[in-house]
Amino acid sequence: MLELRNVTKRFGDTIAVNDVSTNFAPGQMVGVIGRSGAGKSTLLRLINRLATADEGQITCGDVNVGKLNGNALRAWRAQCAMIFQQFNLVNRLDVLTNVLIGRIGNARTLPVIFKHFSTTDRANAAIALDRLDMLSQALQRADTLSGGQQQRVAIARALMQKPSIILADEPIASLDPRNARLVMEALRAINRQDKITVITNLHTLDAARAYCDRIIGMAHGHVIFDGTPDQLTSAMIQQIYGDDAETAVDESLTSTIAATGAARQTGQRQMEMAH
Ligand SMILES: Nc1ncnc2c1ncn2[C@@H]1O[C@H](COP(=O)(O)OP(=O)(O)OP(=O)(O)O)[C@@H](O)[C@H]1O
Repeated sequence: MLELRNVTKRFGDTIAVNDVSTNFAPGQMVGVIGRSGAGKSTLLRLINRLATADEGQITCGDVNVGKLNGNALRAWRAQCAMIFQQFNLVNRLDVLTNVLIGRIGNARTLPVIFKHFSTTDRANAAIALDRLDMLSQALQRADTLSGGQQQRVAIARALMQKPSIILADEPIASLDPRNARLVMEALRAINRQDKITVITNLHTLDAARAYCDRIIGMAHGHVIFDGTPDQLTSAMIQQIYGDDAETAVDESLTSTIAATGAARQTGQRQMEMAH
């Protein structure tokens, strides 16, 4: 169980994360929502120790995350793999090598330079790519792929770390509706099949509602909502997003919802024309 107790992170006078206490049971799929600057990215970065809390504790079983360094810190970062909005692939390398990088982490760069990977690693990378429906692109350079394909490669790379937690920081923010849906479905499938905990920041409410079992709403560094999608009322959405509430609800990033909306609009237009 991943536990945060009274966690606070400041940047100068800004309190990015303010006295947050919560926990994540293994295997949950959690969406973190909130307006820009609410503290969502910082929360994820604290868990992964890309940032260190000023106050409070983050623990996972016996691991005291704030106290880790050296190999133990690298092992923790491998255990909670991070996925970013901008994919962070190495453009000039092929897809397979990008995925293999996940296997060795950042600790040893030499095998990457010389592309020394074991047959088992290569087989596992191919299996990971196949799960993400990206095997046929294995030998393509990363920068020849679409954004959605790159994100699926990034997920395959994360899987090579054999993580127990995946932290996804706005994984679909740069994607069109179809690719956003493919990426969210991939994360959901991994969560279900491998029982990997997924904690993902999402800037649209519909994606959080459609794919997550639990939603955490942040505002000004605080967690102000923590519940199921059904428990998220309009009043609470207003509190979480403030003036941005309408945009957050309106933006349909998942194609299912976008398609339903489009179908509804087309149907409405046809009815209007018929009358
Ligand atoms: N490295 C940093 N240095 C200074 N201030 C920072 C840093 N990282 C975050 N902040 C500040 O902390 C606050 C929370 O930022 P954070 O990126 O966590 O919010 P967010 O909810 O993820 O926003 P967005 O959706 O725009 O990414 C913001 O006021 C931000 O400017």
